[in-house]
Amino acid sequence: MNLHRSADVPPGTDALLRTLQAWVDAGWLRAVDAAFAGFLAREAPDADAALLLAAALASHQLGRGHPCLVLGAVLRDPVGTLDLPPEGWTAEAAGVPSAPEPPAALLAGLDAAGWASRLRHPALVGAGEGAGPLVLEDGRLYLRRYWEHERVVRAGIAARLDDAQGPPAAALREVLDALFPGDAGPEAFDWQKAACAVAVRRRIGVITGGPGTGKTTTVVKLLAALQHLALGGQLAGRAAGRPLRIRLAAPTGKAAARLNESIAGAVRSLPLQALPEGEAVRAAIPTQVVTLHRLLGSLPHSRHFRHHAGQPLPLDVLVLDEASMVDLEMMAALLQALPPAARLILLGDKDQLASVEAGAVLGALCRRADAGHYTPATRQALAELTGQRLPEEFVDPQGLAWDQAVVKLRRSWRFQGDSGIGQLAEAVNAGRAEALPRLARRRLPDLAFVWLPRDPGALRQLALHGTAAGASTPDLFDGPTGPLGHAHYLRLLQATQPALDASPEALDAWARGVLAAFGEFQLLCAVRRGPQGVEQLNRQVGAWLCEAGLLGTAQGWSLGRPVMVTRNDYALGLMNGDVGITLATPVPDAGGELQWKLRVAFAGGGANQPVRWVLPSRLSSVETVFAMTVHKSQGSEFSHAALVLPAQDSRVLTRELVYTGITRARRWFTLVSGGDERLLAQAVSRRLERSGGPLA
Ligand SMILES: Nc1ncnc2c1ncn2[C@@H]1O[C@H](COP(=O)(O)OP(=O)(O)OP(=O)(O)O)[C@@H](O)[C@H]1O
Repeated sequence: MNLHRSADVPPGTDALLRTLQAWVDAGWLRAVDAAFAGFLAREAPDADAALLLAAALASHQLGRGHPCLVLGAVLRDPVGTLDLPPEGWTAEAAGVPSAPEPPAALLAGLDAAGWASRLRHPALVGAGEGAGPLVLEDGRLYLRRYWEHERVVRAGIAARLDDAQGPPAAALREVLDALFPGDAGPEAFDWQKAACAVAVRRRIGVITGGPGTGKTTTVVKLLAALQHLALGGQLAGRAAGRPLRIRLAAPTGKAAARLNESIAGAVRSLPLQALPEGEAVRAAIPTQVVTLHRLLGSLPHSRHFRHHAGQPLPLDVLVLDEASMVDLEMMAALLQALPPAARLILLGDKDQLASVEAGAVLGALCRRADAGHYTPATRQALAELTGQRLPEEFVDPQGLAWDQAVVKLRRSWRFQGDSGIGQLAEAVNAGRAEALPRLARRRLPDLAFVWLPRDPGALRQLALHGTAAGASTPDLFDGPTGPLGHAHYLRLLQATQPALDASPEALDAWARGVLAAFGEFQLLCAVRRGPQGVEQLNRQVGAWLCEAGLLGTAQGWSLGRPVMVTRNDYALGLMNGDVGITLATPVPDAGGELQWKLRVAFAGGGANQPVRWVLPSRLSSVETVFAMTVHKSQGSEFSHAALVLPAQDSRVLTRELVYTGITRARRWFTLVSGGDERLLAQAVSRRLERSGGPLA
């Protein structure tokens, strides 16, 4: 079947629906994608087959994290844009006799204008506001809901960009000088101070930066500046003495817990001596971080939240950390629930992988952040407010309104110049593939490389003990406290198990210790399937730990099995991505004798929250997590992270993926490659493509 036809030939709707079903049978499309096209065909029997195909493909793209179908991109490169046939697909593995006719064959001969003209249908496709299930705008086909989300996000951001209501310049200058007492020198430009100035003046501010660039430190100073101005009556429309209601949120429980840890320290060390009511300011900065779902008030079995435009959030300032993980739908829900006068501060690393769900909002906002694009007016304002001269290369008279609200922090305070992790992350992020073999050869103390074809035994050693003795770099890590592997938390589990009559507090302390030890090390996988995929690696590591006598069984529940929740469970209060460890608690048997019974321990939300103990049988959606995908690791950090790349190159191996994997490591990073140096170079050269986006 080919959809290219002269305008008077009737469209082959039935044939198309049969083809879509064949794609579903082959595992190319989700059943929902084909069902959507089928539904439209029933609703509008006169719909063109080219429309039904576009609808199914728009739904398919949504499933892959793209909020719309870009017609031109699909026609230019159907296989790459749609991943159809999926990379590595074989009829044999899919259990079908042969490959169905691919989208490329159906689309041959169509051009974007011709396709767009065949998408016109009064009941099904609108050009903007309306009721049809699809929207076509600038050659992009959206499912209406996602078009709405983009509109809400775009409008919500635009409404907050205005800086006319900013606080008086003199008051702002004074507080910024107090919060940034060090004189960086006439040549140096302190981006942290600039970020505070930029974000105080508007109701939206975006602070992006790599690991350890001071996002938390900066946002705490920003909050201090805001509270100081609020208490002093310097914020428009607010009486003096009334502190702002500030809330802190993150997209996942893991990310919230991490910010919880770092924010308290940053608040404690705020330099407030120079402010007359410094301690009142400190006391008015919260340190409790909640998940975005909890903040918005998720309603069980519903996409809706307790807070929305009609029931806005009771707050004046919201800080959202790890904003790169927030998808379009969630960002739209948040912007709708935010009172118009409230400020939104987004923190995140724009270079990380975006949310797997559709729509990378932070990435879109920060697309131009590397080069700044600040207007001369912004430069002037920065000079007045911070006493610093913005270097010429960041000035652009054509800068867009939202460029002015974004600041990229450029200096890592965690990784000093000689840090291997810092250098590797920077080289990968800049796409400097040629620098990687040099870094591998330099034997930096925090970096190790394992090439599996040369050293197949190294993975076992690494997974268990954290080092890969016998690998191409024999003396992998120096220092008395080297990187750990999974054997560490299992030994600690055994060594610190309390007595049968232990108190609940002692059991909680045991669980906290084991959970913390587990967080010392994580294997990260780029792919799910294949010998270096997360599924196989989990089985393999389980088997190795059994052999080593550290785990009872490699399959099913046993003491020490780490699991990750894969679906939100509101009844249990567990969220997708939460990690627990199978431990045991004493339970009386029929005769009243205490016996150990397996329970999975999950860290309670905050530092002092009690551990949650859950019966394994109540956990319906969990998977073993000796290894996790890089996607799932976002928002988490580990003392030692080991990224395992497969033997074969694939489209999913991108610069963003490798960078995200590296930046999960705090102290040690090991790169394990099933292939050779070339594979790594290819991955680093490949960029992640996202279509559409709220600011496209
Ligand atoms: N201007 C600075 N001068 C000195 N040290 C700093 C400065 N900014 C940040 N730091 C230190 O660098 C470390 C990392 O800072 P911070 O936690 O704020 O970074 P981050 O970007 O939030 O990190 P993460 O990647 O964990 O999100 C902290 O120990 C902090 O005290």
